[in-house]
Amino acid sequence: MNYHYSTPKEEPSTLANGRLHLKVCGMKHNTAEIASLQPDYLGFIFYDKSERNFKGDLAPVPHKIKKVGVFVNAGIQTVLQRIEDYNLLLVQLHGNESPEYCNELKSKAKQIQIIKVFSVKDAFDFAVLEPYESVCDFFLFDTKGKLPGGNGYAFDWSVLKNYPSTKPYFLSGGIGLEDIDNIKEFTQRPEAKYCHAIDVNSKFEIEPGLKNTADVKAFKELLNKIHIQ
Ligand SMILES: O=C(O)c1ccccc1N[C@@H]1O[C@H](COP(=O)(O)O)[C@@H](O)[C@H]1O
Repeated sequence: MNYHYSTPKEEPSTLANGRLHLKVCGMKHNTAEIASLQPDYLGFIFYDKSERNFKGDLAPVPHKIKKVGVFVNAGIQTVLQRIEDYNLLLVQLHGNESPEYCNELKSKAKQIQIIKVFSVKDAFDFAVLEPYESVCDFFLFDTKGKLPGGNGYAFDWSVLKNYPSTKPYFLSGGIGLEDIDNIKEFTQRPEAKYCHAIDVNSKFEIEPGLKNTADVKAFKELLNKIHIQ
């Protein structure tokens, strides 16, 4: 690596503890059905250019499932309003939000956990993570594509072999049921140590925002069988 990045010394308390968590994102039409499968996180997209943009009333979600709001360069006031409207516990920042933005959000919504998204193509300069170390709780690695998110295809996860941080991260980008063996293989690698959760979205859809319940169920069962070191 040709940059300086001082690895934080503290081990985070949010590591996967032997299993990978599951986040099902882009919920819109069948939230209650997917909630009954008890994923760890359910994600709702608040971005009006997305086909999965969430509006209106939200079906009751058991407290155990953490609700994540996904935003793309939204104003802080808008984010705060959605946190209040939908009792969000985490926000996923999927645009070019700066460390200062994250800091301001943290100071105004102290209980909220922040997931900062980074889009990966063939290579990735991990130095960009450093200013976010102290202002967010998780990183999320998604595939760089035409859209800010929901592009539906994976990046080369071996890029993460240079992961210099101890911050837990979500692995995302076009992950489908057919990737379960790849995930299993990934968990054998040292870079998987800080992988907290697998994030799925468009590969589990019948149409945008309508998830395929049988596929999510099958994926969750297979994911639960993967034990990480
Ligand atoms: O899905 C969307 O429409 C979307 C729009 C704007 C920001 C993020 C969005 N989705 C997020 O993208 C990743 C990867 O999705 P996929 O598996 O490639 O479909 C996921 O975190 C979604 O939350």
